[in-house]
Amino acid sequence: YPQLVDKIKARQIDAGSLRSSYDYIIVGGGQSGLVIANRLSEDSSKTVLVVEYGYIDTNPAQLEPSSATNYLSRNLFNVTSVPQTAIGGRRISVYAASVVGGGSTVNGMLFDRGSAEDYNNWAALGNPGWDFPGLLPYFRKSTTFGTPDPDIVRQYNITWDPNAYGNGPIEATFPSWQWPAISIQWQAWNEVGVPKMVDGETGNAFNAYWTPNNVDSQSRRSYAKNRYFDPVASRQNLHLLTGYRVNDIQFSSSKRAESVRIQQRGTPNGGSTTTIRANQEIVLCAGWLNTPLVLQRSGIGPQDLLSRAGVPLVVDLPGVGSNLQDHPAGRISFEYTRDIQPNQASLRNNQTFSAWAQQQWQQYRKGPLSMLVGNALATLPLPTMLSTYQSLVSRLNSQNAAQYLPSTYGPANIRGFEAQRRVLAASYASRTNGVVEIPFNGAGATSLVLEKPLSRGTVLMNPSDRLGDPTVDFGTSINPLDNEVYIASIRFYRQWMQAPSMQQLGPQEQSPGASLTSDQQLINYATQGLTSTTAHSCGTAAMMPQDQGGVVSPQLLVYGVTGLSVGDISLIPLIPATHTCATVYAIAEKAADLIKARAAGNSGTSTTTTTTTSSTRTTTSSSRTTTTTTTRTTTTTTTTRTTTTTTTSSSASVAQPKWSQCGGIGWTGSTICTSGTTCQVLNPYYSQCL
Ligand SMILES: Cc1cc2nc3c(=O)[nH]c(=O)nc-3n(C[C@H](O)[C@H](O)[C@H](O)COP(=O)(O)OP(=O)(O)OC[C@H]3O[C@@H](n4cnc5c(N)ncnc54)[C@H](O)[C@@H]3O)c2cc1C
Repeated sequence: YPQLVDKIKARQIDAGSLRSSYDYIIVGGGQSGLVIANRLSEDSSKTVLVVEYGYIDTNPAQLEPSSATNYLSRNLFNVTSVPQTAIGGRRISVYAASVVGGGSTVNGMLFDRGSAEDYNNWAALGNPGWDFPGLLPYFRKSTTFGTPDPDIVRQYNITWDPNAYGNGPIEATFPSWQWPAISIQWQAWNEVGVPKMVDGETGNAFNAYWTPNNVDSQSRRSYAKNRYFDPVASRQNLHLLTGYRVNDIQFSSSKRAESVRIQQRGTPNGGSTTTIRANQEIVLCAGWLNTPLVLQRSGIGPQDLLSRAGVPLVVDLPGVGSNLQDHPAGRISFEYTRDIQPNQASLRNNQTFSAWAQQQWQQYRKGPLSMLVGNALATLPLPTMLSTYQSLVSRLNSQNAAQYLPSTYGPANIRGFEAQRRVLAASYASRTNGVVEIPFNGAGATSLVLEKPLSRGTVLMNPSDRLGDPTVDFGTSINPLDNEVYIASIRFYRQWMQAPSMQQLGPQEQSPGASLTSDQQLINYATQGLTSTTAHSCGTAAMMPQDQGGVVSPQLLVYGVTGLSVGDISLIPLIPATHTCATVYAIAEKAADLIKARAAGNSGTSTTTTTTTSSTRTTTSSSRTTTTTTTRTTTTTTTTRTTTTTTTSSSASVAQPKWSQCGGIGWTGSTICTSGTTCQVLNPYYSQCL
C-alpha cells in the first residue's frame, strides 16, 4: 500500500510545525488517545495535539489475522517486571504498546465486554454514571456489528444480540470458520451446568457465550488508527506528532496544568525538550504503564517516592501507580485421543486440508486462516465451580487486607482495597458474574484466566532514573485466595473434560497431569506456570475517592490540580472480567463527552447521562475564538439483561457444509451434506460431511 503510506505520512506533523499552544493536548496516541482526539476535534474551533512516543506501523501484515499473536517488540515498551515472589520469583514480560493506535494495533482482536455487574461495581465504588447502563451507550457508539457468513452461523449456532451494537467506527464480526470440535465442547458445557448465553455483550458475560473479533468482513483488523484517526486525519485542527515522549506536565502556581514538556525519541535524556501549552485541558492517555509515570514525573504521586526521586511535590496522591491489576493465567492441556478432523493440527499435518485452507484464504479471505485465536468464552461464576464458595468469601471478608497488599501501600490504598473487597465479595458469591475465563475453540489445551484477582501491584518511577523504565510489580498471587480460585478452575476444567459428550474426543490430561490432585500439588503447579498478565493491565490511576487511593474523580479530573484528566485504561478501578479493548473504547468515548461537557460549562456530573448532542456556534474576534455551545442531554434507561436473540440454528432439512457435523448420538441437526460431500461416521457420537 505505498500510496496509502504516503498519505498517512503526510497527515503527521513534524516538530518544527507545531503550534505553541493547543486547546487540548492528548498524551499518547494509542487506543484511547485516538478516540478522544477524534471526538474533541469534531469541533473545528478547538485545536487538538496528540503526542505519541511510537510511530505508525505501516506494515499491512499488522492488519492480518496472524498479527493477533505476533506481539512485535518494535510496537511495545519492552519492560520486564521485578521477580514475582509468589510465583517462584520469575520476572514476567510486560505488555504495553508503543505505536500509533496503541494496544488496538497489536492486540489479539478478541472483542468482548464484561458483565453488567463488573461495571456496576465501578459505580458502587463512588463513580456515578460509570455503571453498565451508563457505559452501554458508549459501547454502542464505538461499534458496529458486521453480519457474519450465514453458513458458519447456522453450522455452529452462533448467537448474538443486535441491540448490543450501534453505528460506531469499530467493526466487530465473526470469522467464516470454527473448528468442528467446538460443537462438542458447547454440549459439554451444558452437561456440567454452564448454560449458553445469547450474547455476552449485553451485560450477560457469564456462563458460556460466543464473542466476536474486531475485524471487518475480510478479517482485517478494525482498530483505533484506521477507524478513529485515518478518517479524520485531514482535519486542520488535529495534529499528530509521533516519535516524541511527554516527559512531564508543568503547572502554574495555582496548580493548573499549563503545558507538556516533550522530547524526541532516541535523544539523550537531559537533552533538549520543547514545551507546548494547553489552553483548555491536558488528557493523559499514555496507558497503564506510562500514565502513572508521567504523573509521578510531574510531581503527582506518593510523596515519599517523589522526594526520593527529587521531584518537587505538586499533589501527594498515593494512588498514582498503585492498584495495578491484570488477569493472571495458567495453561491447562488435554490431548484428544479421538480428535475429529479437521482440527488445528490438520493445518500442519494434512496437506490436502492445508492446501484447501490456503486456497480459501487467498481466493476469498475465508476458511481456517481467517480465524484468529477463537470466538467462545466460558466465564465462570465462583458458585458454578466451587460448592464451598461461601467459605472462600467469608475468609476473604475476614482477611487483614494490609497483610496481602504490596508493602508500599499506605492507609489510603488499603482503604481503597477494602472498598473494592466489599463489592468483590458480592461478585464472588454472584451467579451472574465470572471469576475465571476459559477460552475454547475446539482444542483440548487452553488458558485458565483469573478474572477477579485479589492481589494488587504497582508501577513506580525509578527514583534514580526518572526517565528510565519504571519498576513494575504485578504482585501476582500475593493474596493466597487467588490460588484457591485457580485450583477450583483446574478441577472444574477436569469435570468438563469428563462430561459425557466430551468422551467422543477421548480427552487425556497432559498438564497439570492427572496424578496431581492435592491442593498443594496444584499450588506448586500454579507457582511454576502462572503468568502475571494477559495484556489487560489497568487501574494505575484509578477512578476512586481520593481518600481511598483514587487519582481521578468520576469526571476523570486528577485530584488536587485543574486542567488535567485521564482518559485511558489506567482509570479503571476494578478490572472487569473481559479482554479490555472494547471497554477502553467505551471509556474513551465517555471521556470525550465529559471533556466536551465541561468545556461547554457543564460539569458533566449527570449520573445516567447517555447521549449528549451539541450544537455549536462560533464567533471569531481579533485575538481569540469564543464558542457558545448548547448542550442537550438525553437520559435513557437501559435494561441490563436483554433476551433479544439473533439465533440461527441447524434445521433438520438444511444441507450441512463440508467439515460440519451431520450425525452421531444426541445429534438433532441436519444429516444432509452439501453436494460433493457425504456424511461419514467418525465415531458413534460424531459423523461429519467430508
Ligand atoms: C499485546 C497485547 C495484546 C492484547 N490483546 C487483547 C485482545 O485480544 N483483546 C482485548 O480486548 N484487549 C487486548 N489487549 C488489551 C487492549 O488492547 C488494551 O487494554 C488497550 O489497547 C489499552 O488502551 P489505552 O489507550 O489505555 O493504552 P494504549 O493503547 O497502550 O496507548 C498508550 C499510548 O501512549 C503512548 N505513550 C506512552 N507513554 C507516552 C509518553 N510519555 N509520551 C507520549 N506517548 C506515550 C504509547 O506509545 C501508546 O501508544 C491487548 C494488549 C496488548 C498490549
